[in-house]
Amino acid sequence: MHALKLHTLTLAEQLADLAVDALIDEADLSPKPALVDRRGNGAHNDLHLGLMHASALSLWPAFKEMAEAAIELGEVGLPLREALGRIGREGEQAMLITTQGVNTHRGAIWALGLLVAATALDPTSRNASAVSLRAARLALLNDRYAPQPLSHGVQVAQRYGARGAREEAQLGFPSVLQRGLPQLHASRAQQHGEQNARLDALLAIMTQLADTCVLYRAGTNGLQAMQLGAQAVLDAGGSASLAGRRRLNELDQQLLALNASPGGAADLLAACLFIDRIESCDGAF
Ligand SMILES: CC(C)(COP(=O)(O)OP(=O)(O)OC[C@H]1O[C@@H](n2cnc3c(N)ncnc32)[C@H](O[C@H]2O[C@H](COP(=O)(O)OP(=O)(O)OP(=O)(O)O)[C@@H](O)[C@H]2O)[C@@H]1O)[C@@H](O)C(=O)NCCC(=O)NCCS
Ligand SMILES: Nc1ncnc2[nH]cnc12
Repeated sequence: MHALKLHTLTLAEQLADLAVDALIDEADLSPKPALVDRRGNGAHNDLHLGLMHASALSLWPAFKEMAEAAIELGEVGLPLREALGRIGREGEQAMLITTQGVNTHRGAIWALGLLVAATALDPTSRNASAVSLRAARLALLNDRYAPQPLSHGVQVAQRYGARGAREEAQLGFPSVLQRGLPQLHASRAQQHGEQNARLDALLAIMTQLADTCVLYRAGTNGLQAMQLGAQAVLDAGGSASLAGRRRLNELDQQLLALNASPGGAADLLAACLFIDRIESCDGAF
């Protein structure tokens, strides 16, 4: 008889699995306002759900390598920050090859990459605030090899003073810790169902976020529509209520009319789902 050979996943492989799962769960969640989901392409003409899935899967090796770098280097410091920058840029290239040049997950590589590395640094200390504090300390370090492209985020920073993804990470992901996660837990506690709880978490993130994707495409009017509209859904009872669903549909229509896609909020929902999983596992991930 042949012995069955089981491959036990390494910590780095488990963390890469969780990061990719979080991206796939975010993409599949429906109905998200103006974002790609199971219903369609939202405000995007170059994206679709299959591409979001393929993009998420293409990032698995990068997340695994980021976790391995954290395990090997063992502490928050410039060597790890610069290793993450290099691996992140390679991950972006893999993503762009998979999507034929469409930016699907740039912000997610940044947020989840930092969180994966922060978890790998000390998997015994995995509550949301400890992990995001380590991620913030990494984000505060200056990667000497980072190119300085005139990204949409940089253009929005020049135009409106919003600092976007970089600042969100440097502050320890306040949109996730103070908005998304508490709402996810509250909606679950009210038995709203997992999909509605996740939608509510996304909306809670949208109520406060300076999403540079929305600002770039639709300016401050778009950002205000996103923030107020998301708050209106939650005030009406959230995604599980009939009144909340009506408001959610209105928000979807309004953002589509403005061509405003909250891609930054979507990435932060993935970060929120990742932290939620990390926190809720007591043994191996
Ligand atoms: C530090 C970086 C995050 C670079 O930041 P920067 O702001 O300079 O660059 P952007 O290219 O604008 O990317 C930032 C992406 O972050 C998401 N985001 C936006 N606002 C926020 C926010 N307030 N908080 C957190 N995250 C936010 C967002 O990603 C999503 O949107 C993407 C689509 O955006 P865009 O390309 O603008 O797309 P479209 O509008 O559709 O384009 P058009 O069709 O109109 O042409 C999508 O990918 C989502 O992911 C922002 O895009 C960091 O990326 C960096 O320095 N990277 C270098 C490598 C590195 O160091 N990596 C570290 C690994 S840990
Ligand atoms: N579901 C989604 N739709 C559009 N852009 C995104 N960026 C990250 N997730 C996204």
